[in-house]
Parts: sequence; C-alpha cells; structure tokens
Amino acid sequence: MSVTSAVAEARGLTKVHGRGESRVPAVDAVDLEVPEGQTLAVMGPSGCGKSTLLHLLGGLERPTKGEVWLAGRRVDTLSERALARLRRRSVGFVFQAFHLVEELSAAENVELPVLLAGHSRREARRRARLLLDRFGLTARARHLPSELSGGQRQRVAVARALANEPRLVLADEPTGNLDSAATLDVLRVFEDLRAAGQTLVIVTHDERVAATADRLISMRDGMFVDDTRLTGAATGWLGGLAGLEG
Ligand SMILES: Nc1ncnc2c1ncn2[C@@H]1O[C@H](COP(=O)(O)OP(=O)(O)OP(=O)(O)O)[C@@H](O)[C@H]1O
Repeated sequence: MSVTSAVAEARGLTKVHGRGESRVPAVDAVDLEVPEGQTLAVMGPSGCGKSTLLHLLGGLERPTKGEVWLAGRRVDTLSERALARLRRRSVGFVFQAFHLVEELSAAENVELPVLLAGHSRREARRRARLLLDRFGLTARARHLPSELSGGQRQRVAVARALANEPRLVLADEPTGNLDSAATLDVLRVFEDLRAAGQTLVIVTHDERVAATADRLISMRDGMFVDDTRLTGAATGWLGGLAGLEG
C-alpha cells in the first residue's frame, strides 16, 4: 500500500541512462507527492531530467533505483503486461508532437484507447463524442490529423488522453509546437481539466503555461531545486491566459 493517498508518488526516484563513460544521471533521488486534483508544472533547463521524470511517473520507463506509486499501486515492480494495463487505464499522456495516428480520424483516435481497454465500440463512440464536444471539436470529428491545425491536433490528443478517465494526466511540452493562438486554445483545455479536478503534471519551458498551475517545481541536474505553491487568481489559469492574449 502507498504511504499516502497521493495520485502519483515517488520515493528516492533515480534514473541513470547509459553505462560507464556515457553514464548520464537524468533523475537523482527525488521525492514527490502529487495529491488528487493538483496541477503541477515542472520547469528547468534542457536536459535536466524533466521528460525522464514524467516517463518514470507514467511507467513508460523503469527507475534505476527508488519507487513509483500510481493511484495507490507500486508501479516500478510490475510486470510489463501489468504495467501496460495500468498505463492504459490510469494515465493519460500528452506529447509535444501530438503522436496521433495519422490514418485515423479525430474521433477514431479518441476511440482507440477505449477499445484497447476492452470497452464496446458503442461506448468508445460515446466517449469520443462527449470529449470532442467538450473541446469544441465536434465539427472536426471525421477529419484526419493532417487536416487539423496544431491547436486542434493537440486538443484531440488531450481528448484521447482523457478517454479512459485516467487518475493522472502527464503532459510533456504540450504547447511546444504551437503558436500563441493555438497555445491559448490548449491552455483553455487545461483550464477545463483543472476546474474538473483532474490531477495533472505538465513539463513546460513556457512560463505562461507554468503560471497557470497550482504548484511549480524547478529542476536542475536531475534534482528539485525549488518547489513552490502558486496561489491566487493572478497566478491561476486566468492570469496565465490574460498574459497570452497580449
Ligand atoms: N534514452 C536515453 N539514453 C541516454 N541518455 C538519455 C536518454 N534519455 C535522456 N537521456 C539524457 O538524460 C538527461 C535528461 O534528459 P531529459 O530528456 O529527461 O531532459 P529534459 O529536461 O526533458 O530536456 P528537454 O527540456 O531538452 O526536453 C539528458 O542529459 C539526456 O541527454
């Protein structure tokens, strides 16, 4: 059992990439608790270990040392099969480069994880319809990713990440490939998630994105060098959005 009721938890989490001469300590003995409903932004210079941290929390990579807990279950000791199952049901991933299936329509991209989790086609369609509607994409449901703008693609990717109602959403530079207008669209989506109490960890280089979170962790050389609670409307989602509109 997990020590706390945090949605995501890490204890002494360490990841070393490579061996010998090419050994790179990417994440260095970090402790973290992400409580239910928290929006956490992680910032830091390129190569400081942000993406590795996200991959470890979501069970995409295994730690060299330390523990990862997700929704009360220890993740790092699970078999590949059990881990894949847990990822599918409990974690939603959003990537900078969208990673949509190019041959499938927007709706089919959202339906896919629902089908893979063993639900009926009817249920998959129902969820896709609701999520695309929630993010203003109903008119784009039959479009292929190549027929969508960057902001629309990322909104489809967020809808897909939510399709199995995950306890945790992990976003790696979700606005990194977007211009200001599209960034604003995607931030509105994250505002919606936050208002709905979705637990969320966002890695970002964009201070405007980070300013919209409840909490900001700064990383350097694989370690946390600052952990700040952001408070008040000025640093909340509306403050972040106002900054974007100029
Ligand atoms: N598969 C890998 N094999 C070897 N080294 C790796 C691997 N993945 C990451 N690294 C190294 O680990 C360190 C942390 O990488 P990571 O991608 O986590 O950093 P980051 O903070 O997300 O960087 P960026 O902001 O540029 O995306 C870097 O030095 C990187 O080169």
